[in-house]
Amino acid sequence: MDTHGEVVIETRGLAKRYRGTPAVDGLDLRVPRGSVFGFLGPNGSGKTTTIRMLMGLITPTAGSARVLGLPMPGAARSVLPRVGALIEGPALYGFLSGRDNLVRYDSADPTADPRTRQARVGAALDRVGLTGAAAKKAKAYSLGMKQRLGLAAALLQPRELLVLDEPTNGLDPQGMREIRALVRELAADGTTVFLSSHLLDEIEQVCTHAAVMARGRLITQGPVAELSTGARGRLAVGTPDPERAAQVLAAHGVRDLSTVGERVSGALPEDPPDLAELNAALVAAGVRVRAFGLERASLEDAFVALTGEGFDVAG
Ligand SMILES: Nc1ncnc2c1ncn2[C@@H]1O[C@H](COP(=O)(O)OP(=O)(O)OP(=O)(O)O)[C@@H](O)[C@H]1O
Repeated sequence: MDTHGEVVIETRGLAKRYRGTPAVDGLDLRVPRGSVFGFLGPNGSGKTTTIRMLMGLITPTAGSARVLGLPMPGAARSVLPRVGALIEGPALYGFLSGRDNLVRYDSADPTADPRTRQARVGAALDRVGLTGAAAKKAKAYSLGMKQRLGLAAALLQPRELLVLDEPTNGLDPQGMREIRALVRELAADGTTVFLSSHLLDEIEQVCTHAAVMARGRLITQGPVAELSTGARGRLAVGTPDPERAAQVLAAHGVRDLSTVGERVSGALPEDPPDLAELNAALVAAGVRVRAFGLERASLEDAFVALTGEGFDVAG
């Protein structure tokens, strides 16, 4: 479907082993241009290792990676200036103001014209909503403000691709919302954003596409909407007669039933019964139905269906 030019990241059989133990194993990743691409996986599933290979920070044990059409790490010198990256928290000088931190970053870029530096720094601060706090020392910034300042540094130059490693990690809900809103805005401006996360709901909220990793391997990738439709939704019935309801549902092929208080839910079979008839059957059996409906399958359901494991977000 995608022609080569529309793919901004492409890996083939990409692998990294540490002392023989695979951290990333045979990864074939395709990130379409213009997507907000979520790289999802529990902690330790190989996300950071992959990002480090994509950015040319470490060499793969096997396989290859192309970023913006060019091989990495070979073409790092021409690729990296076109990519804004925020990996493992930004390196900031606490004793400098937010603005002066950006001036330092900009001065370190040999292609950046010093005459237009203040304008670039001002625009970047504005982009991330830090103009009002620009004169404050970075050490006085909240974690969310530090992340935004790191993003501003990545945005000093126009970028085709932004690579963000766990950009909301450690942030409070407000900080998370700010970063997510910023990611959406950047994407709306046409920048492809590749972001890693161990938070399923974050990927569902901000990403158009996702790849799911587990134990160093790619489980699936594609548009977020398609990934979750792969897993069937669950039927949920609210009733003061949960036992009776469970019996009727089981008799109609509903599997994996669970009852919590006055709520019975279960998975519909391959060949689902007509829902109106199922509802009527419940009522006919004397079940008082308060609520009846299908719950949309989430990416979490898809993950569980694909890996047979729960999505462990601990740690
Ligand atoms: N430099 C290293 N030396 C040895 N093992 C490593 C090294 N870097 C990563 N690993 C191992 O590789 C595996 C994948 O780690 P990686 O950091 O890529 O996962 P991750 O999905 O990014 O998780 P996290 O969100 O915790 O960083 C882990 O088992 C980790 O312990």
